[in-house]
Amino acid sequence: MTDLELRGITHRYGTNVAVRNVDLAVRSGEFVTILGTSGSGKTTLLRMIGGYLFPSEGRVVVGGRDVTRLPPQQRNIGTVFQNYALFPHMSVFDNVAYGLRVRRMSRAAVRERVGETLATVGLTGFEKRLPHELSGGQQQRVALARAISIQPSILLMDEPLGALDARLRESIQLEIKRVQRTLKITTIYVTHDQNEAFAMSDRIVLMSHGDIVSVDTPEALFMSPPTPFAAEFVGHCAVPVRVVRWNGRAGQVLVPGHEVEVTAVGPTPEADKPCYLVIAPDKVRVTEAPGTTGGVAAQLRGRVVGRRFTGLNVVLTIDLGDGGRLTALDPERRFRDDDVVHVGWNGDDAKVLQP
Ligand SMILES: Nc1ncnc2c1ncn2[C@@H]1O[C@H](COP(=O)(O)OP(=O)(O)OP(=O)(O)O)[C@@H](O)[C@H]1O
Repeated sequence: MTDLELRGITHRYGTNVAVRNVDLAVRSGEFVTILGTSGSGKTTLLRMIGGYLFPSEGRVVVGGRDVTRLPPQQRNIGTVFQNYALFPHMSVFDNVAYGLRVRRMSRAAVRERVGETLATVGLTGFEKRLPHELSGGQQQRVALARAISIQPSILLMDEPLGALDARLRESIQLEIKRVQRTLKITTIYVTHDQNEAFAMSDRIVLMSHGDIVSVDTPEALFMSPPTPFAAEFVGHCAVPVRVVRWNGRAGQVLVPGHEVEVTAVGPTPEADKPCYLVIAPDKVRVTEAPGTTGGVAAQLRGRVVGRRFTGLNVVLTIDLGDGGRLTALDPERRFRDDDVVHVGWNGDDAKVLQP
């Protein structure tokens, strides 16, 4: 069942179009993340869903009801903001009870609901504390409790973990997912962090300059990014190339600065648009000398200009000259900065994409 539908939503701040003609349907119980760089329109889109901002054009439909012109309190939507927006002078209990009291719930029912909600987020026993007596992670959980206490039909979260350190972010990501799954609550989550989006979402809406670039599962977005922008955003390399020959779904391209033609797949490129060779870092084979390893010919010469140890792996940045850069993995930790290397890949793994 569709819980939330955006139909042709546009928002302009003066002449600046922040969100352009967005269509989106979100199923009941789904966790959808709006992902994009700073200024791509994520917050503007979320605020229109919540009723904090009205669209210049288009409709917002929640559970079959047109709520486009309704204020937030009439939409049955719970929102968690980045800065938590807790009432500083109110106890944890009162913060969570606030929305219930506004809805004129009886004292006994408020007590029961606040108790249940604090138990859900693991904060039983913290009722009397003030926000400044809590850690950042605990404050975030109070904000979550406050948003879900009203049993909203949709939960909106705008970069809720932005203020937390990396380790805490990961544990609270799991916590939010657990609560969301338990309550089966339709959730729209905003982040600029691709790892966070991958870890939490059923589907990811990727935005750029007010447009939706892609709506897909995390796996599909990572495996088949639709544009060079999407590819780079999820950590692939996008090297500018010139198409030499193309036959239907595959062809030969020339990487600037290299005389060798390499094979790539993809839809037939349009003549008047630039072409990029897109490849995932784990598909790039790196060797010391030209030759063939594992059936893959290492053809292009490059230099290691960056080496990042991530704990589980080593990520290399390899300069191919003339503006071409590849990212590759070096799980055996064989290479160092400034090493001259040769790179190759399986023809099917390299795609030609256009903006
Ligand atoms: N109140 C405003 N008045 C005018 N322009 C605005 C206003 N709020 C946002 N914008 C502009 O609208 C565009 C989208 O902004 P928005 O805050 O939605 O992006 P975002 O993707 O959420 O960015 P961030 O990740 O930095 O929060 C940007 O170009 C921004 O400068």
